[in-house]
Amino acid sequence: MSEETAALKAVGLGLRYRRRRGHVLRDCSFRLPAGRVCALVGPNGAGKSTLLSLAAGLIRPTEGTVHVLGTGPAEARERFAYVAQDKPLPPQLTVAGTLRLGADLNRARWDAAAAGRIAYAHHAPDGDRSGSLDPGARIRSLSGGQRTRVALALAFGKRPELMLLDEPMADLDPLARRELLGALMGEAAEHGTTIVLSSHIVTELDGACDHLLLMGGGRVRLAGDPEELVAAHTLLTGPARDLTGHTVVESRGTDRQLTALVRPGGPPGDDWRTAAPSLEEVLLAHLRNPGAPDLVTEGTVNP
Ligand SMILES: Nc1ncnc2c1ncn2[C@@H]1O[C@H](COP(=O)(O)OP(=O)(O)OP(=O)(O)O)[C@@H](O)[C@H]1O
Repeated sequence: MSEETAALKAVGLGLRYRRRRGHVLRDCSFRLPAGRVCALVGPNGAGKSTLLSLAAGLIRPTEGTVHVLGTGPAEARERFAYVAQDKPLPPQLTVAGTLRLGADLNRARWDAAAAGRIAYAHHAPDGDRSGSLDPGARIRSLSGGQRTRVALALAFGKRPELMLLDEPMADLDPLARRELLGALMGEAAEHGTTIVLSSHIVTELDGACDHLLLMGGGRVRLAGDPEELVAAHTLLTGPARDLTGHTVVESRGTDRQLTALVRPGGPPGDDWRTAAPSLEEVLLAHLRNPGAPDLVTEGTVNP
């Protein structure tokens, strides 16, 4: 698949559950180019898991479409791996047995070495083997983090073109999180795998991801390259109150002093001190201000 092809594309994607008032997702349009590591962030209930379930073909949209690797989720099934938040695994199988099952189900493309690296290579401090996986251990006896490791090993072993990972880091310790991020980035760089991972730990993703989707209230609020998204914003501080001409994401202050995060519509003028915001500042300002205009880059809905 060429770099230009979208690994994941949504056009006017919407979902509402029959017994629920209002949309869980509405009018989501974005395009994720192949080979990117994409952080899917947003507050609880924003719609991150729903978006990943739609992409994995577990639920069908009520409006719009989602394209996976240039086709529908069902047609692309063999080519992507999806790791759900609750990581369902057969409780009675051993770790080694689970990986054997993964190999049997994916004979054509199973990468035992990649699966083994994720499952068994744990770089804990000397002498501490508590996070290491015993190949003979039953799944039901594993801790949450160890289970995550097995689920991710299955995903890596499948050697997919696209990985959809729903909060893969939530129950991993900080060392294991760092290891996983390293492995994901290595995977993307070496094999051109596209990775979408949802997470609440925004600061840890900064630098690890080259694409970002911020969801809020069932909408895609920000989408694109994180550096470009940050560069589109400026922090203004000054006594002036007139922000005409700028797209204001957030403004706070007193009668005398105002601080605003804006998308500048031109040079800010001498009254303002300007500063570059951090990625976290941009994300938090959008989350605090649901009415702020969305910004979606990367050729929104083109193939
Ligand atoms: N089966 C369902 N029936 C009705 N509503 C649902 C169902 N599944 C999810 N929702 C609702 O959809 C909204 C989005 O949920 P979703 O799990 O996608 O959010 P999320 O961003 O992944 O949240 P979190 O960060 O807490 O995991 C929530 O308001 C949730 O209550």
